[in-house]
Amino acid sequence: MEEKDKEYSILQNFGYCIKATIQNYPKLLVLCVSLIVINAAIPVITAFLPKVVIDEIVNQKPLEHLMFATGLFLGTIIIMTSLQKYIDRLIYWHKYKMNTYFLKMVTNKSLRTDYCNQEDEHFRNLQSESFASCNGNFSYYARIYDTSVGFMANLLGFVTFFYVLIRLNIIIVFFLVISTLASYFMNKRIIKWEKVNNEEKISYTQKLQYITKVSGEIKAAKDIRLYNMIAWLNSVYRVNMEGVNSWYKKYASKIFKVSICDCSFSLVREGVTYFYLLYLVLQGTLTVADFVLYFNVIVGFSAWLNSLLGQVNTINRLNVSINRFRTFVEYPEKYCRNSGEKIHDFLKPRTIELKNVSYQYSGEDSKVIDDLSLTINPGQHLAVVGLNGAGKTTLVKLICGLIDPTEGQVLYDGKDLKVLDRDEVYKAFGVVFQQYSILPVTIAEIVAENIRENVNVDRVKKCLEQAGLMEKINSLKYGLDTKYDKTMWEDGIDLSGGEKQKLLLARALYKNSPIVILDEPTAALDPISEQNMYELYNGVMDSKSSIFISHRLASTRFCSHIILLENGKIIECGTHDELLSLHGKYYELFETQAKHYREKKVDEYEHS
Ligand SMILES: Nc1ncnc2c1ncn2[C@@H]1O[C@H](COP(=O)(O)OP(=O)(O)OP(=O)(O)O)[C@@H](O)[C@H]1O
Repeated sequence: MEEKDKEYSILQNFGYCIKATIQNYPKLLVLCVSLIVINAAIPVITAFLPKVVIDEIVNQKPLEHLMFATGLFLGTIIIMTSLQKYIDRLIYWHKYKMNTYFLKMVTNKSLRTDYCNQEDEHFRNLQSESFASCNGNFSYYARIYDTSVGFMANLLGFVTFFYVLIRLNIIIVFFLVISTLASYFMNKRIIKWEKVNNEEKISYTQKLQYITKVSGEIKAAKDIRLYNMIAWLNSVYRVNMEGVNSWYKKYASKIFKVSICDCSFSLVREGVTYFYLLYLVLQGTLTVADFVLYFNVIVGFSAWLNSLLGQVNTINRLNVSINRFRTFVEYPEKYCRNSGEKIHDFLKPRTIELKNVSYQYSGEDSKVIDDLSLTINPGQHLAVVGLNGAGKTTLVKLICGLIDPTEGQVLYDGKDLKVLDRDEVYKAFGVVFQQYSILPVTIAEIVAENIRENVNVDRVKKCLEQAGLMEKINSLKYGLDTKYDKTMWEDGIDLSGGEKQKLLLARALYKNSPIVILDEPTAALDPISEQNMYELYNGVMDSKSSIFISHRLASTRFCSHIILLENGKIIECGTHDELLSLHGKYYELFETQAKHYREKKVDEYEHS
């Protein structure tokens, strides 16, 4: 079931960020508080400076007095502004450190979460949003500090100016608040328009980004050239560029209209207050110095209020983002990790039993595995065959405990996988999947899945030998220390599909687990390598349990037991000969492949 988004309040999330900052970089918090005081103080001092100067002149104070007062004010402003810039700079890179802290949280969650979460689309969306929310100095998490500093400084400034103005006239304060609110809501219409039309902009920019990315990708380079995709890509680029341009044209026109209204509001606001202040001066109730002070305060008051309202909006948006982030990092884990029962002597093959297991992917309508029961005895070599989409890979994921059945049980020596320590269970399996990932590190590190210092070189060599890749590695200048992936390393290498499969086989052998699972291991292998693989089965793998998935039915012959899957059910099982003698589906599939070879042979013979 989809995990609902957390709904922590703004204060709770604010507390969460403060706590994380105190725990990691308390200096950042001190810097933020200092900046709040400075940011609030500078405009207040600036507003009061002209009043002091005018008062000194009007009251004909000695020149030294005037110079001292002005110097003091200006000096304070200069020191504060310099301090402001300096603290700004310090905050900039401390913020980056906090980003790294949050980024580490996201990475750790992504790496350690139960595999089933990674198959959950909601989780994956939260994951990519969370990565984005703390990546870079303009990310949501970086903006929390800027926004909080801005908000608190604005609040301080607002309260100070409010206190000054209330002594002048409450109606003027009311008028200012109303006119600023009107201006604010006018601006909010742009934000609303942007929000409503954002999907349209994103749909253009996503396509543009995709085309930019694909144009430089080595994976796509062959298809682009062989299928003459340049004209097509160009036309898609042009259409979306036109779309995004027209979007920004509409946006600019909205902004222009709102700016005109905004200016009119400002003119009215400042005009009315200006005339009111002038009236008070003419009446003799306001000195010229106070006139200047109040005028500055009135302009500043609207600016504080406007910024405050804008920051409330930003804080609301940040709160949504932090809630999404916290939903991600607090996403429930279902498997027993560290807490489950330990497996003693995990090098020993065990009995694996699937009892009435069904599996349905979340969001899908039908079961991929349907009420399936199966026992794999220690040392048994099982072959799983079936058409595309029959559920073979899903079955493997269930057996290794990467996913849990939606119904039924997977038992490991009679114990439900759910009660066992999942990380211990994983130690029992050496798996080569059809879809794999190879890290851009050295060959030795890939095989040993460990850093270079911890690699057992002799064992790596032996496994590469068994997988049939040692000759190739020996031919490389740096041998086992050759780095994989040309795109990452200038002196790195790329491997062919079959070589990659051999490398992954070597990795599975190095792990020395009691159960080896190979999903389509011969698909990219040449006939000699394929033969080598079967010999491997008769040798190294003989004492291990194994599951072998293949579409080449002849290759399953060396397995002691074969199951044929269809729509997530076992429809036939037995040895190769038993299944052939049944004259059922297996026989039909085998004959279809065998016929092709027989015809090819006759054909070749006739043409020789
Ligand atoms: N993560 C997923 N979410 C939703 N459906 C999935 C997911 N993975 C696989 N499926 C669906 O489950 C079905 C079985 O997939 P599976 O990969 O187990 O088949 P397979 O027998 O290994 O196929 P192939 O021979 O093509 O490798 C397919 O119809 C596939 O579309």
